[in-house]
Formats: sequence, C-alpha cells, structure tokens
Amino acid sequence: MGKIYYMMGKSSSGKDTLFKEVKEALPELRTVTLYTTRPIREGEKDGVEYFFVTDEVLDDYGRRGLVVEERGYHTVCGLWRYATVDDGQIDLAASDYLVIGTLESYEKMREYYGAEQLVPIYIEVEDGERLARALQRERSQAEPKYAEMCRRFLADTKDFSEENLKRLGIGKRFYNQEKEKCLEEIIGEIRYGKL
Ligand SMILES: Nc1ncnc2c1ncn2[C@@H]1O[C@H](COP(=O)(O)OP(=O)(O)OP(=O)(O)O)[C@@H](O)[C@H]1O
Repeated sequence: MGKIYYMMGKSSSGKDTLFKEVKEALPELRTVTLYTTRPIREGEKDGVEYFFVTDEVLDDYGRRGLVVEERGYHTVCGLWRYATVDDGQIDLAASDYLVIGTLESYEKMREYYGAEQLVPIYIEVEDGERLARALQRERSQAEPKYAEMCRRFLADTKDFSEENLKRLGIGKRFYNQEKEKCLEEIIGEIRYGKL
C-alpha cells in the first residue's frame, strides 16, 4: 500500500517551497490538488496550487459526498474554504502521495485512509524568522494583505500548539532554517523511512 506524506507547518514555514523541491527530487510521488474558495494570488495558476472554485461548486461536491475534509478561515477578506475532494486523484494501491495540509486535515485524512497510510512531515521555523519571511513575501504581492498575514500568524500559534501536535503523535520536526539541509532530511524520511 502506498503512503501519504503529509507536509504541515505554520504559515510561511516554507511548505510550498519545500513541497516543490521534494516533488522535483522524487518525481514518482503523486500530488493531490486541493480545492479552495480563496482568491487566486499573484503568480498562481488554477489547477496547479489549488483548484480555485466558488462556494457553489464546493457545496455541490459536499452534497455528492465527495469532500474528504474541509476547513474554513474567517479572513478579513471573507470566508476562505479549503477542501480535499475524493475526485479519483488518490489511489493508494498504485502510488505514494505528497500532500500539504493543516493539523486538522491531517487528522481527517488519517481517519479516512487509516493511520498507517499517513506519514507526517512537520516543518518548523523560529517565529521571528518566519514573520520576517511572511512580511517579505506579502510585500512582493501586488495588493499586500498585511492584516490577513497577522491574523494567520496568531491563529497558527493556537492551531499548532504543542498539545495538538502531541495529541496527533507528531514529535519529529523538520527545521527549515537552511533550506537544503531541511530538504535533505525530508527526502531521507521519504526514501528510507519505509525500510
Ligand atoms: N529556508 C528558507 N530560508 C529563507 N527563506 C525561505 C526558506 N524557506 C522558504 N523561504 C521563503 O519564505 C516564504 C514563505 O515560504 P512558503 O510560501 O513556501 O511558506 P508556506 O509555509 O507555504 O506559507 P503559507 O502556508 O503561508 O502559504 C517564501 O517567500 C519563501 O521563499
């Protein structure tokens, strides 16, 4: 049976950056494109980072029983929903998968596919450094949303509390201070963790 390598971490911990590089190093890993109702960001493409859909489209998947997990964020720009949709993308008999998500979605995926199928990859960065990276990234956007950036920073402290991490059995950390070193550790976990 295949595994789902589940990358998690607070905002601006480097999930997207590391995800892209792990995928490049291990092209045999398949990915799952999530669905979101949040507006598309500068440089993003529909169907690549996410399927950018309306509330109506996501509601329709829900009515058809195809939503594996869904989370919503009340942002200063309104409610942003993110969902994993069982649209035929995941076939554990055939492949291993590399996925980015939250602690909550990790828990739901674990319930849905079974704990032995999920491997958590928890990425951590010192808070001050992480905030500096978040600000730098936001500044480069055409319409920076600083209030939303701050809201996420604060919300993450609660969501990724030590208590929650412990409850879900996530002890191991992948520190993203130096990207190359972090990348090497993640790739090692995926390549040799199974042996
Ligand atoms: N090791 C690193 N050293 C310096 N900068 C980094 C490092 N890793 C990532 N970054 C930068 O930090 C910023 C945040 O990274 P990224 O967007 O990958 O985070 P994320 O966890 O996916 O964030 P979010 O959940 O908010 O989308 C980006 O501008 C990225 O280029």
